Formats: sequence, C-alpha cells, structure tokens
Amino acid sequence: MTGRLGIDDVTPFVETGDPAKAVVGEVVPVRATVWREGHDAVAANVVLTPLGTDGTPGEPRYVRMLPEGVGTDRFGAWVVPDAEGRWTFRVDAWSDPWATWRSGVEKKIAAGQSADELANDLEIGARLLSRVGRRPTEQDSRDLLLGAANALRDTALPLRARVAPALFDAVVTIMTERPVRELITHGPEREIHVDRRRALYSSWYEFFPRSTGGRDETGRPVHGTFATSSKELDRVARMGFDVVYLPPIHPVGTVHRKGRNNSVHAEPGDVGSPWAIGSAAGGHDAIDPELGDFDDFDAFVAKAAELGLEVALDLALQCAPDHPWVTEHPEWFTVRPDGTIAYAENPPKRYQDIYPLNFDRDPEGIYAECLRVVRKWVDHGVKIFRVDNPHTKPPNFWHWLIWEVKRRDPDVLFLAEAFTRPARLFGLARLGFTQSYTYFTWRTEAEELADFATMHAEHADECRPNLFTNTPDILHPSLQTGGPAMFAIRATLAATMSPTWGVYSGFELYEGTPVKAGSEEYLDSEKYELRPRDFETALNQGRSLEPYLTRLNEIRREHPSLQQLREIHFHEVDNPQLIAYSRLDPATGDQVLVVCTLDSFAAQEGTVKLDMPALGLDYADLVDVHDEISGQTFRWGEYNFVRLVPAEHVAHVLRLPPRTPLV
Ligand SMILES: O=P(O)(O)O[C@H]1O[C@H](CO)[C@@H](O[C@H]2O[C@H](CO)[C@@H](O)[C@H](O)[C@H]2O)[C@H](O)[C@H]1O
Repeated sequence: MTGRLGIDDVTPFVETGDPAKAVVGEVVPVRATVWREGHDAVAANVVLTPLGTDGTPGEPRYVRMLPEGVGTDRFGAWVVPDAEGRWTFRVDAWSDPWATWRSGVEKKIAAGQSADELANDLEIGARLLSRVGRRPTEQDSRDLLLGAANALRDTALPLRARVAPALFDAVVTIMTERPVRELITHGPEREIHVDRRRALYSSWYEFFPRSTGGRDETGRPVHGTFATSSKELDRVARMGFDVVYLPPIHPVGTVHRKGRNNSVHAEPGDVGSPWAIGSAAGGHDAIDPELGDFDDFDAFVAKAAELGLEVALDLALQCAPDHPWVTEHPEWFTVRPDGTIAYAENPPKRYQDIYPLNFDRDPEGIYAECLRVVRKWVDHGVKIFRVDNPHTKPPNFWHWLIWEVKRRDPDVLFLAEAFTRPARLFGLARLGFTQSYTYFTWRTEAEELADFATMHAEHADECRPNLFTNTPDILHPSLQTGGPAMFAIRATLAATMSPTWGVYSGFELYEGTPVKAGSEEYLDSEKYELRPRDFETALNQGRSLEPYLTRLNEIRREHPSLQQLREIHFHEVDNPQLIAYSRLDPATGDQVLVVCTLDSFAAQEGTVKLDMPALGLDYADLVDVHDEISGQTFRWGEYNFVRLVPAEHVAHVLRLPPRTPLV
C-alpha cells in the first residue's frame, strides 16, 4: 500500500502475518520510517486499539512518535498494552506545517533575512496559530496563541520580537502536541497478541513426580505419587520458582519399554521413559496409576496454586506401541512395507519405545483428538504446556492447535522444546508458541553469549527464550567438569539474561556425571529410573545451590529490569573470561548491571568499561552500585576494576541508580 506519505519498515512486524508478542504491561517499542517528498516536516502517532473477544475495536489510544536520529527518517514510540487479548496498532503520519514553518523561519532569521523578505512566512505562521487558537478545545490557550499570531503581524515590532512569542515553549508545546495535520496517511494495521505476564517472566523448575517417593528400609527407591510430589512443591516454592514443570504423567508403555541408562531392554521393575506414553491403562488423557488418580492430580494442582506455583505439563504427541491410539486408529501411523511401524527418531537419537504420529493421515481425526486432550488438562487447571519435539510435527498443526486452544482459553501458554535450527526455532515461535527453549545451554564464551542475548532481544516481538541451565537430555560438558562454581555461573547467566529461565532437578545438587565420556546424557538418568534425592541433607551440609538459586529468584522479583527481554546492553571488558551486561526496564527506570566470570576455577580480573550513555550517565559520573549477591556497595565510574574469585562469588549483580522512566 502506498499512501500520500511514506510509512515504511514498521515494527513490530512478524513476516508470516501472525501477531507480534507482548504481555500485559510490557513496554513495546513501535518504530517506522516516515517520509515525504521535498523538505517539509512530517510527524507521526501510533494508534493502539484493544479488540474485544468478538473482534470489536475498543477505544483507541494515540502515542506520539519521536524522531530517532537526524537524517534517519526513523520515528519511534513506546506503547504499553494493559489488558490480555488482541490489539491492533497502526502508524499514522502527517505533514506538519507548523514544524516546517518554525524550522524555515529560524533558519532564515539566522541567515539574516529581513522582515520584508519574511512577510509571507510571518503571515503563514500567524494563520497557523490562529487556526489552532480558534479550536473550541483550545479555549484556555486562545489568548496565548492569538497573541503570538498578532505579534507576527505587528509591523511596528522588530523582526525578532515579532517572532519570539510564536517560539515560546508553551506555544511550541501546544503546536507540537495538538498539531495542524495535513496529508494524514494511515499505515498498515498490525496485530499484537497480549498474553498474561507469565508468558514473559517466569522461573521454571522441572522434576519427575515419580522420583519423590523416597526409599524403603532396604534403601530401594519407592515410586512417588502426587501426594509425595506435593511435599516437593514447598521446597520449589521456597526457592522462588513459579512454574513447576512435570515430564509426562501418563501411563508408561510396556512394549519395547526402555531400561536403565537408555537400554533397549527393560528389566523387571524398570519404570521406562515417561515420554513412551500409553499402555492398557490409557493414553494422553490418562494418569499413570502409580502416581495417583485425577483427584490426586487436582489436589496437587491446587496445592501448587496455594504456593503461587503453576503446573506445566508435557505435551508429547507420540505413542508407545501399546497406546490405545495404535489399535483404535492404526491409520494415524505410517506402516512400512513389512507391516511394522517405524519408531521415532531425532537423529542421532533413537526412540525405540515410541511411534510417531503421521499428521498427514487423517489430519482431522488427529487434530480433534489432540485438541480434546489439551482441553481435558486445561479443565484440570493446567494452563501451561511444554511441547515435546514440536519441530517434528507439521507447522500448520501447531498454528491451528495453539490458536484453537487460545480461542476458548486465552490464558494457555505453550513452551516449544525445539533445540533446532534458527529457522525452525523462530518459525515455531511466530506461529504461536509462547516461549522457546534455546541454544543457551551450548553458549559458553563471552562473545557468543552476547550475540545470543542480543539476537533474542532483537526478536522479542516474535520469540521469548526460556533459558534452561540443564534438562534431563542436556548435561552440558561445562557442568560435567566445571565443579560447583560452574553451576552458579550458568544459573546466574540464565536468571539474568532472560526474563524466563529454568532448572531441572538435581542441578542444585551439582549432579554432573555423564553416562559416558563425550555424552550429554546423565549417568543413571531419571528418564529411565526412579531417582530420589536428599535435598535436605545436602542443604544442611552446605552442599546445595538452593540458597543461591533462591537469591537469584529474589533478585529477579525485586528488579523489573530482569523481567523484560528487550533491553540488554553489553559493556566492554578487557578479559574474555568476564562478561558484563546491563538490563533496563523502560517503565520504571530500574537498571541492573551483571558482571560474571566464565571461569569456575581460577580468579579472573579485568577492567569493565561502562558505556555510560547507555546507562543514562555522563562520562565523568561516579555512582554507588550495590551488589545484590554480596551486599557490598562500590563506587563505579566509566572504568572499573573487577576481580571475581569463583570459590567466593561468581558474579556481581549490581543495582544501579534508577533512570528517569522512559515512558
Ligand atoms: O528429541 P529431544 O532431544 O528434543 O528430546 C525430547 O523428546 C524425546 C522423545 O520424546 C525424549 O526422549 C526420551 O523419551 C523417549 C521416548 O520414551 C526415549 O526413547 C528417550 O530415550 C528419552 O530420552 C526427551 O526426553 C525429550 O526431552
């Protein structure tokens, strides 16, 4: 669409045409290139409109855009949607005769032109001021504006005195804020989907309910239940997490069940992988009888809610060979020429205990069943799903499912477990996934961490990263060899680089033994056996990271700058083993500066050179910065010496003096 004025490169923009992402209260930058022919001034507004559930537009809000840099023609504004649901926004631009007049007259006077030469300009200015002054809505300012117009016409006055009243601050403010608008042009209308706040800011803790049963008198692990898991919730809540994510809780398949350490042969008593969903006891809409029944599950969800925790369930759309779907709907699976069904794979990983669904066979049937399953859990209070392997299912299926679920239950959130190529990561995010697992686990160097975080800040309109430190599938080599300090380092980075982060149980106990050299799989992985843990003894004996995780979550709660994704700025350090970045919340001006070591053994020191303008400071400023980890206060300026000894502290998380809010 080409309008009278050019309105180009409007952001947020999601190229698939899907809505951009935001949460309630999030400060969203809107930017556009606004231009016209010739030299006349242009100006622009954002028109932000909430839509009712039936799509009816509500009351629009107008936010003035400001020029972003001389000669760039870029304009920007911050908008803050304050309710969940669909919103539209549009950039409206216009030609601004007052700004054109003002800049022309100022230049001509500076160039020494006379009142006679400026006669037409003075009259044009007077007409503009009179036009605004006569508006019924400007009654209170009428005398000011008409007085300025009269002065412009008063040939008895010297030129500068004629012009001065028109340039009074009060006059300029009126003429800028309530301008004369000509050639008004509407830009394209775009949509923003506004989720509840937890979509952006959340702290996840993953644990297997079946591992919470403790041990019997002989020391053998006892299968946990929802009742024993409820006790675990207290500890998780004390650490300050707010989402508790459970791997699949459905009946585990018995056919081709996996044994310990990913063996393809299960021994009697082996519990199998919970991702091998389905047996004679039921499928995706059933609960593993060993964990309890629906009443037990409901009680678990209720207890979590009492503690301020929300339960996230795994949504793994695949079947053990004895899943009811396999016999009830053989058409949903790909049968090979020899009559067998191929097991699932995520090369090089082989999942010999599950069959993948073939979504291209009877899509209507599969879609309807998946929707039914999701809604069943929603009706039991589950509003967050961690979706297993979404990149192995068709994109249009996810698009359909997510928006169909949200149509009835708009507060349902989906986390995409897609450790995959950027195209698929962002592709899945664009089509509706609320959050995405990321490459964070594999980003360990300062430069690649900075690139990673900057990339995600730039993609904040379409993708929200969830930075897990570890998962049951990913025990990164750095955790295998880095010792306890490396766990603290990874937690610090995850908790402060992104508003959403997570840990998988055992992290606080520094579990780091791989199944074999070169593998990222845990030894005696909980994926295939019960793994009761004695968190209490470890805590009492000072062998636990729990206190540090708790402090990190507290700091995140105290600092709005750590609850947003868009504002992150990296600062120079002369030692690549140290990384420094600041976060800013534009709404409150809250600022935090993190300096973290990447070396978990040796002390590292260096000079952090702060980008002072990026912190709202002058180069010569000295400010008190308070370390939220150690409790110390330092006086910092542009150059600052830092020494981090990992056995003591792996990071400074520094509270900076707040800035003037930007919105
Ligand atoms: O393929 P990913 O690395 O993304 O991992 C996810 O999906 C896997 C398949 O659901 C899942 O793998 C686990 O369950 C399988 C099925 O029971 C089993 O064969 C695998 O050995 C086991 O690791 C993985 O945990 C999940 O995160």
